[in-house]
Amino acid sequence: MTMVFLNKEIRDGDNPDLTEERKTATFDTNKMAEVIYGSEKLARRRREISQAVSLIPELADSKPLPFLSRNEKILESTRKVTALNEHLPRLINMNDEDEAWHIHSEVIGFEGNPLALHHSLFIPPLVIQGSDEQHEKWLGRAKRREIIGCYAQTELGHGSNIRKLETTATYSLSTQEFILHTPTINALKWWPGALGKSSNHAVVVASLIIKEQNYGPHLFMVQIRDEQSHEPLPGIAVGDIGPKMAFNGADNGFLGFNNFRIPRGNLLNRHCNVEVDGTYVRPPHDKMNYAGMIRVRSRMAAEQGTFMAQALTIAVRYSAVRRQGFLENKSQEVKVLDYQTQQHRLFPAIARSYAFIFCGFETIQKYETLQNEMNSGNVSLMADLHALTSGIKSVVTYQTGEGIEQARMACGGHGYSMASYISEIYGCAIGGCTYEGENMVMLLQLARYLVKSVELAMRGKPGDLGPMVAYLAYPDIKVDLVTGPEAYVKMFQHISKRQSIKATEKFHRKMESGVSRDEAWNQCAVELTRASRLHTRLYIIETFIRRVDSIEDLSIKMVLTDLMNLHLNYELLDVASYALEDGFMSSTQMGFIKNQLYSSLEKIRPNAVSLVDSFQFSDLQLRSNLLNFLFQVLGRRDGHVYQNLFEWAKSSPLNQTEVLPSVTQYLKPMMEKAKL
Ligand SMILES: CCCCCCCCCCCCCCCC(=O)SCCNC(=O)CCNC(=O)[C@H](O)C(C)(C)COP(=O)(O)OP(=O)(O)OC[C@H]1O[C@@H](n2cnc3c(N)ncnc32)[C@H](O)[C@@H]1OP(=O)(O)O
Ligand SMILES: Cc1cc2nc3c(=O)[nH]c(=O)nc-3n(C[C@H](O)[C@H](O)[C@H](O)COP(=O)(O)OP(=O)(O)OC[C@H]3O[C@@H](n4cnc5c(N)ncnc54)[C@H](O)[C@@H]3O)c2cc1C
Repeated sequence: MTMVFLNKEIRDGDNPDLTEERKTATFDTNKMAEVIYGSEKLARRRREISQAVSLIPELADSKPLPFLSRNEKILESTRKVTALNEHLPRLINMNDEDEAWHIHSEVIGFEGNPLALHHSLFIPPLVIQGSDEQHEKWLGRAKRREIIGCYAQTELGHGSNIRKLETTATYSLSTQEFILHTPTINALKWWPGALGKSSNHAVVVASLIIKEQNYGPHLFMVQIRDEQSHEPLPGIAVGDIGPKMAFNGADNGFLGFNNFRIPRGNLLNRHCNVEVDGTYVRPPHDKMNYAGMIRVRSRMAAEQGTFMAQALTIAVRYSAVRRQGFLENKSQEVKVLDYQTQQHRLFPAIARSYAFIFCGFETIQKYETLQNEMNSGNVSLMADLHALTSGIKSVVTYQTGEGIEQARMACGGHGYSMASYISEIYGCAIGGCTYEGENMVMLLQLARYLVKSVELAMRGKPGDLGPMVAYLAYPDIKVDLVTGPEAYVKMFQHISKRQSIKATEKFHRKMESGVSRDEAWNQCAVELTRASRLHTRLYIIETFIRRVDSIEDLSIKMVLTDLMNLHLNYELLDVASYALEDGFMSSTQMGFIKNQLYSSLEKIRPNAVSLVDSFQFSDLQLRSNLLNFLFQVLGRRDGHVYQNLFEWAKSSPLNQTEVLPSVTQYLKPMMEKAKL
């Protein structure tokens, strides 16, 4: 029997420890899901989609994924994604990217699949950078999946420094074609997802050369394989780059060109062009060709927030059923979730998951505004959003990695087993520290913006500062943290402003002492990245406060206020040394922050399970149980962990036979030999 109590679905037969948690929570998890996902409709659609998927057996994993070889993983992920495509129009709104993302994560999990990049990195640059005529030619075919594509930018020798990409696209005046060429091994494209074995088209980023002049990186539509035979076209070398830390259900690849010709019309030319006579038509912004990267980065906060949320769902549920050790009552061991250290490990990470998701929705909206403006020729918002998303991408991916690793450790030994699924989530999430711009490199991009802003403020032009950095010109007025969130924001503003100013002044001093600009920049780089992190963390805090302020439902607002207070105190404590250093924060205030933090942990404790239940990840999504087949088992909604861990172990291929060849071939002879 299922009893619904504040939408927490307390089912007969669930582990009573989890049932107890669900009963004591103070809020409705469906209402919380509406806040997390943006509306009642969006949250409900997710539940409907999860329910529909669970009823389609062919969308289930046919075997536990960790027991599969790489080839089997790719076969399985391809089977599932093609089966899913058949069902998609019935299951989701095909124009809704969030629904598509959600259903893919249900069916595919974190292992990746050969079509993942087609939708997220092949079609979007075609939309952003392609002209109407080019949309006519390729977009429909791509959307119908008549062709499969990827985004090939990074090379063996260069990823971060796009200006130095070595693949060339030389315009031939005589044939009106571009000749794509890979002049060295280093210039091989390397890493693009789905390139190795699956794609037959690629958006290739190559340096445009016209009459021996290099115009920098540009995007070209390139067919790389025959549409019938799927063999590489003559002049193309392409293959898989081998197993990776994660994403092993996908075929990241390499690609080389030997004077491979494509028509002039294959330069994606919505914003720039090469005329028949070789005249180059400039885009409205120097970095227009990088716009696609801003798009992907703008989506990363929400994505990473949900990655961390999945690991935390597993760890918090498990911590509520895992009993070990004693507190007051010596007749029953306690749930490990009752230990303050366990709470300190998990609850701040829950708060960050919420914060990243809220912040993510704001950045996605900002990107959509930018996209609309760009379509009408206005590129003035690009610099701000590039700076903002560079910082957010870096801070969020790093902290997500930290949070997932804490979730793993919080599960003790079982966290280390692939039965927890946490290692797969971790491998996928921390890829984000590298892809879409290595974190340090991106923090330094934001630092350029901060330094310029400080310089404006120093020159007495605070009016010229954008709203995101206006605080750099605010006066320093001491704050009383007891007064609430605004005081925390002011404290954080002071810290962030001071670090930006200190780093800028150091940079100026270095140059004044005769060090060149680039060298001075490098000598200040650590300080500069610190300024970027602080600025970004401040921004995330502000978005959290804005979101909580906007909530009307009182029970939801109360629990989210607890979570927000935990976040404010945890973040401020983490950076307190910056404010203690100049006496802006007193040691009494430091003690206050710590006490607030500990009391927030206590307040959140009764709601912890429901806070993670509210993300409403299905057991399938967490690879925790599926139909009658047993997969990773630690995050199960019903909390029946131990018997399923035993079933999981029994299903290991190693246990399908009692005596392994490793024993008969090597161990047995060794032992026999030792007896002689
Ligand atoms: C739930 C289960 C699902 C699981 C399922 C898994 C899901 C998870 C999928 C994974 C999928 C992975 C997909 C990865 C896909 C790739 O990784 S694709 C490759 C991405 N590559 C990168 O990001 C490369 C990073 N590098 C860069 O972006 C550029 O080289 C840099 C760092 C921005 C520097 O560029 P540059 O041309 O050298 O420019 P630079 O001289 O530094 O700056 C000049 C000016 O341009 C400005 N500028 C630079 N860039 C921009 C820009 N974009 N816009 C505006 N201005 C800009 C600068 O701010 C600067 O301005 P000023 O300060 O002068 O005013
Ligand atoms: C899972 C995954 C999927 C990917 N998918 C794609 C894809 O679909 N398409 C694609 O084109 N690419 C893809 N990539 C490649 C990815 O975008 C690049 O690896 C990334 O941009 C980093 O570049 P890099 O490898 O050249 O790192 P490097 O720049 O070589 O980084 C190495 C070290 O050097 C440091 N460093 C480099 N430059 C500077 C600097 N200026 N200042 C300070 N420090 C610096 C970095 O901080 C880092 O510590 C993918 C990568 C991964 C891991």
